[in-house]
Amino acid sequence: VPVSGTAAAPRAAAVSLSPLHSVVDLAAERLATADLVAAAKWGTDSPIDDPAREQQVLDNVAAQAQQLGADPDEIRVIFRDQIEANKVVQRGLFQRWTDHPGQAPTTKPDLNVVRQKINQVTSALVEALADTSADRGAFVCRPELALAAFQVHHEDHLDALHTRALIRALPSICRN
Ligand SMILES: O=C(O)C(=O)C[C@]1(C(=O)O)C=C[C@@H](O)C=C1
Repeated sequence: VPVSGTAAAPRAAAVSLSPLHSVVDLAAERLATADLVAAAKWGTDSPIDDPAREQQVLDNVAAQAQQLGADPDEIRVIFRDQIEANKVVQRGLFQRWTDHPGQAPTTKPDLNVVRQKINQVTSALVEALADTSADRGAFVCRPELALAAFQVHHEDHLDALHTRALIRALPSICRN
């Protein structure tokens, strides 16, 4: 006997996103800029490690966190990881281009322009971190973070290098 009234309820169209999806998505977007940074530095005197620029990035995110009512020290720690992850990609690409010069970039982006893009993504990521403060302290933060990383890995078709770097970017996102 058919049961009336059940067919009308639509099924969910898609698997729902992890609450930390925006955070991981922006971390991946920030890592995508590492390809441009590496191309800008390749074959120049500019080293991958730029401690003065790192200090600037960390001071900026701490100031923005304060404005948003987030914990500046916590955001600083998270961005130390974003920067380390960025360097994982840059070092990986330098190694690849050293081993296979044919794969090296043939155009050189302007590092200052690339840094403007990094600033934009960085600022969006601080906002996403401030917005997810409760999620990041939740008991289920780590599984939700893993789910988000899995989703972004697939959506962005991340290669092995960017996946390794994304994993390097995430350990400080959850508070416990
Ligand atoms: O701006 C650069 O030169 C970068 O390489 C990017 C970045 C970052 O992730 O913000 C990473 C490494 C440098 O030491 C400084 C900053």
